[in-house]
Formats: sequence, C-alpha cells, structure tokens
Amino acid sequence: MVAKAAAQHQPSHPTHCPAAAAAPMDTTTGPAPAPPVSRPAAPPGGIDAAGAEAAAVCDLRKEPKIPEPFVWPNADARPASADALDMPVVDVGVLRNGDAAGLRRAAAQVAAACATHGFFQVSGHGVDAALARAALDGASEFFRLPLAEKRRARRVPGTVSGYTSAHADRFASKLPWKETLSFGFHDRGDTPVVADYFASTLGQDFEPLGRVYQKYCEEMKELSLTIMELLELSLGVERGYYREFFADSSSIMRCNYYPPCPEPERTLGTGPHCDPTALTILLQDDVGGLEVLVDGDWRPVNPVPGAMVINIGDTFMALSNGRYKSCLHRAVVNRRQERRSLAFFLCPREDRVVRPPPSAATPRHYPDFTWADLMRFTQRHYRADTRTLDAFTRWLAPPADAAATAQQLEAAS
Ligand SMILES: C=C1C[C@]23C[C@H]1CC[C@H]2[C@]1(C)CCC[C@@](C)(C(=O)O)[C@H]1[C@@H]3C(=O)O
Ligand SMILES: O=C(O)CCC(=O)C(=O)O
Ligand SMILES: [Fe+2]
Repeated sequence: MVAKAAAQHQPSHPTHCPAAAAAPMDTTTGPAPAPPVSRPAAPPGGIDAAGAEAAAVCDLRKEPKIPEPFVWPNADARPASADALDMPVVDVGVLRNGDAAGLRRAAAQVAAACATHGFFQVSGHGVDAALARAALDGASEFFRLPLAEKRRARRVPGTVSGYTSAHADRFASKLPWKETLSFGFHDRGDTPVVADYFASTLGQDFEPLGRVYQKYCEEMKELSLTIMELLELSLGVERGYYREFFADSSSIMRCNYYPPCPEPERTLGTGPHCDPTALTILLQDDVGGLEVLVDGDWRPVNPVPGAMVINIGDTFMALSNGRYKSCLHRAVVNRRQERRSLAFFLCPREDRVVRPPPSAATPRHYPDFTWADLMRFTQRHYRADTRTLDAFTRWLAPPADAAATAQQLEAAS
C-alpha cells in the first residue's frame, strides 16, 4: 500500500482567481516559499517510491476505501457548488475565412473570458475528428497495459516526461487519482520527436501510436499559434508578437487517465492549480470532471462534442502583464466511469525571456524569466498549485530584506 507520509504544507487556496488581484510587481513580499517539497524517504518498513508508485492508483480500483495519501483536504475537495460554467465556444475559423464581424465577435468573447476566469472553448479549429478520437483511444490503449509495461516509460526524476501513477514517485500526500503519460514536442528540426519517443521508449509495437501523437501535437501547435493571433487581436497588442514568440516553442503533451474511484468525494483527479505553462488545449472525453473556481464556486466545464477547452496559463498571464488570468481549476473523479483528457501545454522555447510586449509593459507585474527556470521550479522545488507564479517570483529574486539577512548571517558566521 502506498507509504504513509507526513502531510505537506500547501498554502490555502484563495476563493477567487488570484491574478484578478495582481498588483504591480512587488519585490518586498514575504519570505521565499517553503524549501523544496520533495518526497520524504519512505519510512522504515515502508515501501520505496517505486513500490509506492506500483501500489498507487493502478492497483487500488478494487479497494473499497482509498488510502490516506490520496485523501485531500475538504477545502480542495469540496463539491462543485454551482451550475456549469457558461463559457463561450469561440469559432476560431473566422481567423481564416475573412469574416470581419465574426473576428470582432471572437476577439470580444476571448477578451471577456480571459480577463475573468481564463477559460473558453473553441470550434472551427480544423483538428481532424478521426485524429482526435485516435489520440483519446490511444490513451486508453496505453493505460490498459500491465503496470510493468507502463513503467518502461516511467518518468525520469526531475523531468516532466514519462509515465507516472498518482505522482507517487514525487509526492507523499494529496496524491491525485490519476495516471499520466507526458512527453515533449517541438518541430525545430526535421526529427519527429514524439514518434521517436514512443518507438524508443515503448518499442516498435507503439510506432503507430507514436505517429498518431506526432500528428496530433503538430495540429495542436498550429491551433496554438492561431489562438495566439486571436489573443493579440483581443489584447490590441502588436500583431505577430505572440505568434512569433511561440513559433519555435517547446511544448508538453500530457495524457491524463482517471480510473473510477470508490470514494470520489475524498480525493481529486488533479488538484486545484493554475497551469504554469502559457496556453492549454484540452481535449476531454464525454465524461466531464474539469472544474474552474469562479467567485468561490467550483464550476463544471461541460464537454462540448467537437470543441476543445482552452485556458490561459501563468506564463501567458505574465506575457500579458496580468491582463489575462491564469486561474484555479481541478479535475474531479467519479465511481462509475474512467475519464480521459489530453492536455497540450504550449510553452516558449526554453531560453526565451518571458516579457510582455512594449505596449502592455508598464507597470510590470512580473519579472523577466525563462520557461526553463519556471519548469525546473515546478519539477524540482515546488508542487504547482494556485500560487506557483508568486512563489517562483520570490524564489527568483528573494526580497531585499531576506538578502540583507542572509548577508548578516554570513558575516556573523
Ligand atoms: C509544467 C507542468 C507541471 C504540471 C504539468 C505541466 C502543466 C500543469 C502542471 C500540473 C498538472 C498542475 C497540477 C499539479 C501537477 C503536479 C499535476 O497534478 O500533474 C502539475 C504537473 C507536474 O508537475 O507534473
Ligand atoms: O483533466 C482535466 O480535465 C484537467 C487536467 C489539468 O488541469 C492539467 O492536467 O493541468
Ligand atoms: Fe491544468
């Protein structure tokens, strides 16, 4: 069974979108975040990380009760308290068909959504329906494999790529009731990096699935760049600024698999968080489970057949200098049905400096940073939650008084 573990300290979650309260960058905020919260060594007689992972969600579906490490605080797991979020389904086809009125409508829909809860859905995206279905079904095919086969792709510590079960190799409490398979995507060279990842990690039998995800990621990138054009238009910033910023992007593809759960009200498939990345394109199946926190209420995002869910992440919130909001969301699970979702996380090239366009840059709300640094922060030092960007900002540049204290301690020693 998953090793018992000390609870991790996590800040409580504000009841509104934190960015909505974003003030100009304040370098005098409190002390740097808690030190890196990594998985404590398994207790004597406990099982090690690999054992914990093996005993995690894969083998637990048959249990009548969920193990303690999967139990989340009520504040995080409290039930949805309102109707589904009424979010626009924006027809992004208007960016290509010359419909000027349609374009103005789409820009207005996106502006209203992104300046509040940061979520909207898109139709007219041009992603082939058969490809989307193959990508979802391919996820089921992978997650149905025996654990030993899935573990051949297990996550390399300190990176985001690979297979994990409940993140039991990283965390010791508040384990998410999910399995995930993540891999990187970029098209800066001629190599089909996703197809190669599947063939090299899972073997020749998985070449067809690797080609499905290679094609899927290529289409996700193209859709991301189209959405960047719409975001430029809706923000009134220099045309091409965001599209060019992500032309050489490095992104993360994540397949989420949420098994049925015997006690869904006590755990979460994915805990409350803001995506640290720039933009997320989520293809979900028809089960439902994604919820967004809006004015203190968890609001379900109902699946719309053929549409894809888009949300702003921390990196784009910084690129818009806080005008568009990266907001708290989570995924709940249920007793009866498995659920699958495919999240394409658009990220800048690792070394690009994240900085808003000149027209939107004063006063600055966030410091310059690179995605490489923010990604490393989430993979090695801080479990992404609702305060990741604030914690990262403090981690990057501790407030002056903290630096002075460190010098005094240094001098006194
Ligand atoms: C950069 C990333 C870290 C996570 C995957 C991508 C974007 C979303 C992040 C995540 C899903 C936010 C909730 C917590 C998390 C640990 C998870 O539940 O998977 C996050 C991902 C991660 O750190 O692997
Ligand atoms: O599965 C979902 O609906 C949401 C998952 C999510 O928010 C994430 O993986 O970042
Ligand atoms: Fe997310």
